[in-house]
Amino acid sequence: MNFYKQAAAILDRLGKKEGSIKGLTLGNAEVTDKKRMYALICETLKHNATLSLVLQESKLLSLEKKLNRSLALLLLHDLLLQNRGIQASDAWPMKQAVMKHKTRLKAEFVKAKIKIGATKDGLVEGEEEILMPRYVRVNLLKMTPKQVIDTFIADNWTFLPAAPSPPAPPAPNTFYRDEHLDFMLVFPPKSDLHLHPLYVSGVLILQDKASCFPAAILAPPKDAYVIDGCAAPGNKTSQLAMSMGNGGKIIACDLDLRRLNILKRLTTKAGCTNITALNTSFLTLDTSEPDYTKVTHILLDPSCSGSGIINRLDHLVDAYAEEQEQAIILETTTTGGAAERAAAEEKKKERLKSLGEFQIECVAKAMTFPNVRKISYSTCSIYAEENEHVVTELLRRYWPKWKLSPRAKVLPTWHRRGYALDVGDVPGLVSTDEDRAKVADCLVRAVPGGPDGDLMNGFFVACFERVGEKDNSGLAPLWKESNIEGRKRTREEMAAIGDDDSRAATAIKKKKNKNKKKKKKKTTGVVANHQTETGEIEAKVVEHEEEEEDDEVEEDS
Ligand SMILES: C[S@@+](CC[C@H](N)C(=O)[O-])C[C@H]1O[C@@H](n2cnc3c(N)ncnc32)[C@H](O)[C@@H]1O
Repeated sequence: MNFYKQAAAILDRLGKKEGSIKGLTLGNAEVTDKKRMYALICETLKHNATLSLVLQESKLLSLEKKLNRSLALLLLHDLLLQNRGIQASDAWPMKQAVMKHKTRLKAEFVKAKIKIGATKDGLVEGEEEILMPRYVRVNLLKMTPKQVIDTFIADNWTFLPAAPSPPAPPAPNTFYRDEHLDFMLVFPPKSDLHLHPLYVSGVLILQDKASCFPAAILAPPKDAYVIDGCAAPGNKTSQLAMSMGNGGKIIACDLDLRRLNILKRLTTKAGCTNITALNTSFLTLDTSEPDYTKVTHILLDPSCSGSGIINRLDHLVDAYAEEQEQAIILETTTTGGAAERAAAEEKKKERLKSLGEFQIECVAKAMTFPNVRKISYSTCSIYAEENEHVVTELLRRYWPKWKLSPRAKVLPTWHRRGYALDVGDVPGLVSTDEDRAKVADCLVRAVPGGPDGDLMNGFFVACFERVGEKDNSGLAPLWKESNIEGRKRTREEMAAIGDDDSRAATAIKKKKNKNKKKKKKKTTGVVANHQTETGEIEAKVVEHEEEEEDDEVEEDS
């Protein structure tokens, strides 16, 4: 396909929020010149305000019916902002359609810049980018935060004694320690640390704050047996290794070999030594395999819409999407735009539905590992369909065997909790607004960007716990863990919905005794087991391969 036509199709998809800029350009197998495509899309979006005004004032779209809005903006970008002009054959009718009006378009460009106060390059001041702090995770496998702080102070940076309130990015050349994650340092927006010796040596990991929440919440103990089910490119995996002090064992599973290779490179650089990478679908793991019966903790960060991810240009994509929508509305009477809009809406709904089903399947699969006790589920999506809906459906299916970890164990000091949405009852557990508020309090959300957001990517985390020894009835509602009244009520409610609670309680008791026996065996066998099981799993491991640098993917995770 012609490069510009392909770019226009990508802009259209961005306008319909069908993906991120990086995903649709750098991560798009159909795009051959990915870097050029990425640059053209980013630059066109950056100049969208000015170019749209040129389009409007010149009436180009009415004069040249064969041009659509996205294609026209891209061609205008190259005509008006690139010395080399439109890179296509002069015989291409779309180029001819624009070039016919070249003089008029150039004059409108000059006027548009003056009218909207754009810079000489056609950029609208202050709209270039959202200023987000640069979050840095100190890799505790290599250094302590104090050592890193001292290094930066010695380098003439000023260390602020506390995070500002309300939260704000630090001023130039200053930094502070994050108030929720003690291994995290917060630097000014645009701090480029890629060449810093501590980054190069794997001490500093450039990881968004919200992306550190799942592993911090799962908090596996040092000797845990962990699966990171959808692991690549691996920042959460390396954080798990860090919190386990390289003890225990982590199986990092991902379907995508290219991304898994990045995981191997990143985790090696980070000094992780307890990770085995597995190029397979988490959904197909055989939970009866002896290795997997040892799994105690699972981190699940499955594919999602990515709607919470912000990068410097996301607000421009939002603005573009809004404009696109307006343009479609304006065309409604003549071109059937309403139908197009409805179809786009329907497509988005379907996409969220199938993502939600996949996400539920992942967590449901995790719950089938016989000895797993804790599962963290996360997305970088802002949509309830991938978050609260998924959690509610899982509770509907698996409560009371599984419950949500209470707020006390899920970043208790983090202010932004889940949404108390009415997405249906969970018989015996959730039926009133009060119940919904309590469920929401167990969940963690981050709202993307600022100033009303949390100055990080949009994110969601829920933590499920197998109902265990403390409340061995298995029936206590999550927020009434030690409340006898609550347990009684729930038993009755469970009877009402037809679940044989005495059978459930007996089964759990039996399991508890079995687990106790197993535990005794394990304490003596851990080291030996590790050696033999490594052989078995490593037979499946994909060989380490040379892979290209991919900082984009690394930083996104
Ligand atoms: C949101 S990304 C994970 C990011 C990762 N947790 C990190 O922090 O670096 C989702 C990943 O799930 C992988 N994936 C999708 N379906 C999968 C499956 N059935 N089994 C394993 N991995 C899968 C994708 O290839 C992708 O790498």
